[in-house]
Amino acid sequence: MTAPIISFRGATKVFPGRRRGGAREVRAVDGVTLDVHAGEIFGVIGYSGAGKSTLVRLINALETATAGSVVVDGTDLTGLSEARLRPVRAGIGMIFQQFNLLSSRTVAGNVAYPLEVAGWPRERRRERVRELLDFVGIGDKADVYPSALSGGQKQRVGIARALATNPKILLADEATSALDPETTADVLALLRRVNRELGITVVVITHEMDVVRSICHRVAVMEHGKVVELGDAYQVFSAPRHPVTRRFVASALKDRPSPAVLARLRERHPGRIVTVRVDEVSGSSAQVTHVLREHGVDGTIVYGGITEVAERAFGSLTLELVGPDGAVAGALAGLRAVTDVVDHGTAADPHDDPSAVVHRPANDDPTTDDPTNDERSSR
Ligand SMILES: Nc1ncnc2c1ncn2[C@@H]1O[C@H](COP(=O)(O)OP(=O)(O)OP(=O)(O)O)[C@@H](O)[C@H]1O
Repeated sequence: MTAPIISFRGATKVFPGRRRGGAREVRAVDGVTLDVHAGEIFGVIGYSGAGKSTLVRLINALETATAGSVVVDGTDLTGLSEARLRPVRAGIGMIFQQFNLLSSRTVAGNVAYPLEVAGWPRERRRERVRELLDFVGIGDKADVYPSALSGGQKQRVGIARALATNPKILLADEATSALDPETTADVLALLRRVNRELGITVVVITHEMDVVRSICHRVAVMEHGKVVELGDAYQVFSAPRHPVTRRFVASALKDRPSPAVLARLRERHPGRIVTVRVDEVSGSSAQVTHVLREHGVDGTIVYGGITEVAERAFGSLTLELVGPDGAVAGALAGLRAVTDVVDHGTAADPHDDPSAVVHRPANDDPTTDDPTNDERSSR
């Protein structure tokens, strides 16, 4: 991986209490040390109030650290004057949940705004705006006012405006949180193009693990101002360590049957029910099929979900295994040799599923589980 373009070292932001002589100070960011590498899409995830926005606002010096340091593209922001911060900010674009467009300007006028501020001559501005609108896919909307645009189109304008002055870094603060799932997917695909085709480092703040799943290379999980987990997105999904991370992962991967779903599966499927992990390294569905065939066991998929994490296959399949006892035991051993297996037993001899407890969000009531979730009655 390349050199860091953003480095936090013990970065801390303490806000004084809001009420005079009253409320206690808030440690919004508390001793964060991490690097964002040039050219990556880096996710910052956490629940409301975890400190994500403040951390990201330290990058473009909308906030200044009260302790520790923040270095952006080789410049230590600590103690810099407004005049010295200006060129650093110019190298950073930002997009927002509520788009923050100027309603009195057309789409082209919004995108041209940072170019006017930066003193670009009219002809070059016009050319650049056209190029940007084409890049984000709304070349035909140049003369339209923001009020006539859909949410997805508004965010495209936001992205075009943020890219206008060729920043090296794009900060996306909950950029898809106000959008429906389909539009979210389109905007995320555009952010991926921004990263790949323009080589821009993207820092994405989100409270949705699905956003991390679909575009982030690495992710930091925040709680109470601290980074509680940090790593490669794929690794974090496949082996989450911190309870907060586990809750986020469970919210994005609904691939394992909950106890309530399992009880219903057992009513319909008397055979041995097992959940096998499927990923790129272990337990591809071809491997699973091969093991079952080798042992003369029938395997019917009764539940599951395989999705992509950081563009790599990941998930699990729950199968009903049917065959003579010895053959099923052999198949189970064969599956264990190639991947992680949870043996749920049979309807007559059910086993507890420890992973169902581990992966379940703490406040999720198993009795309210949605039975339609990807559940397949395949018989
Ligand atoms: N200007 C401020 N003055 C005082 N406290 C603040 C200020 N900005 C943020 N905070 C507090 O700092 C903490 C972290 O806020 P921050 O907005 O960074 O969290 P977040 O993870 O981005 O949450 P959200 O998703 O709700 O924006 C919160 O307790 C918040 O109330």
